[in-house]
Amino acid sequence: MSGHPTYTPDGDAARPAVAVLGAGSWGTALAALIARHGHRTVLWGRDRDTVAAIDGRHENPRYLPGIPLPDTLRATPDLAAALDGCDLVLVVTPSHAFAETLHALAPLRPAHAGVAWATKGFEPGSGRFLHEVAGGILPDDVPLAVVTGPSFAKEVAAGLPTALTVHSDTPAFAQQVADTLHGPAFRAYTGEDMLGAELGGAMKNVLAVATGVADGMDLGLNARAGLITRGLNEMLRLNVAIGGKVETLMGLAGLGDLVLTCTGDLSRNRRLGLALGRGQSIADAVREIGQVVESIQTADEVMRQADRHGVELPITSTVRDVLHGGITPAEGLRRLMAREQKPEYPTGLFGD
Ligand SMILES: NC(=O)C1=CN([C@@H]2O[C@H](COP(=O)(O)OP(=O)(O)OC[C@H]3O[C@@H](n4cnc5c(N)ncnc54)[C@H](OP(=O)(O)O)[C@@H]3O)[C@@H](O)[C@H]2O)C=CC1
Ligand SMILES: O=C(CO)COP(=O)(O)O
Repeated sequence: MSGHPTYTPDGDAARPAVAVLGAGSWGTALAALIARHGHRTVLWGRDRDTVAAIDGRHENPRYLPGIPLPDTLRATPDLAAALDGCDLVLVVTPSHAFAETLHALAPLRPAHAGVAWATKGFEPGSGRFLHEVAGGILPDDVPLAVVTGPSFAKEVAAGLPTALTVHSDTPAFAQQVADTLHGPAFRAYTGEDMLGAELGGAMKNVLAVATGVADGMDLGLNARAGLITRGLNEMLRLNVAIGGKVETLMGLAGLGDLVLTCTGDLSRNRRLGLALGRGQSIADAVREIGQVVESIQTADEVMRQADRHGVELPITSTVRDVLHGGITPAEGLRRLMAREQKPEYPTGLFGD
């Protein structure tokens, strides 16, 4: 990730028109935020009933029931109509649908519109970072940005104070996206480390399962704090190995989101862990949550990255094995507690 492509926003630089793709909880919350800031905002979703309810009744009854959405927010199931005349595209479909969404938007995107995403995770199967996926589908001169940080959709939709961060190789585009999100109840910071920002957003979901499992097993607050701290260390170690910046992971994209999802019961990934720790099956827990739980695929993809870079991640690999390797949470706990005793930082901050 080097060099800074120049980028000068076209269209209405003060209030760019925004197309938000993905009408789940996070896409709806971000679209509502941006519409409240006075931007022409169109939300695209594939489910006609949900889209009709957002456009007509100003509510997303499936994903954000009872939360009033701005009258000015438009919603459509027609992707071409959503993208028509937009100055900025914000993709908020889940990671398993990210490449499909990018392929669909590519021929319809107005030539000057940059593409940002608030999706967290990797491309399932390949383990590619989402900026690599986007860069492989869109022309080289399209500015790209990732929007990430501690932000539960329900709280943003309800107008509660939130801070997140926008990372891009194109600083002017990061600024444009941040300006669009920034407002009276929302602080949007900027950075230039897409690798670190995407890694943090993906890994915190896996670590939230670990703390959820511990809490579901009633292991206590000491265990929770230990897991968060050693989990942060795993994020930092892999981040250094892949070339991300330390400060990105010590900020909103890393520590901030880790604390939120490891401790907040609004987190679907934490709730999956809680259910597993209480003895529920993965299938039942996922059915009950009824929304995207990114950690299930992300755990595999983080370990793929870790293996590629020769980095040991005991907590992450234990979560992966609880989710996919057939070990029970109790076996996972025994495995972590039986690890050899050693200095906290045997080879400096990022030793394992
Ligand atoms: N919710 C949150 O608080 C936050 C979420 N995120 C991230 O945002 C991303 C989206 O999650 P979120 O909105 O919460 O998920 P939800 O479960 O709330 O909604 C998922 C949405 O994605 C849609 N969808 C699923 N597959 C496709 C597809 N192939 N093409 C188009 N749309 C599709 C669903 O449509 P349908 O209803 O038709 O199935 C639904 O509208 C995730 O990566 C998540 O990690 C990031 C920060 C906060
Ligand atoms: O990313 C999130 C908050 O920043 C949402 O977390 P969950 O996907 O675990 O609900």
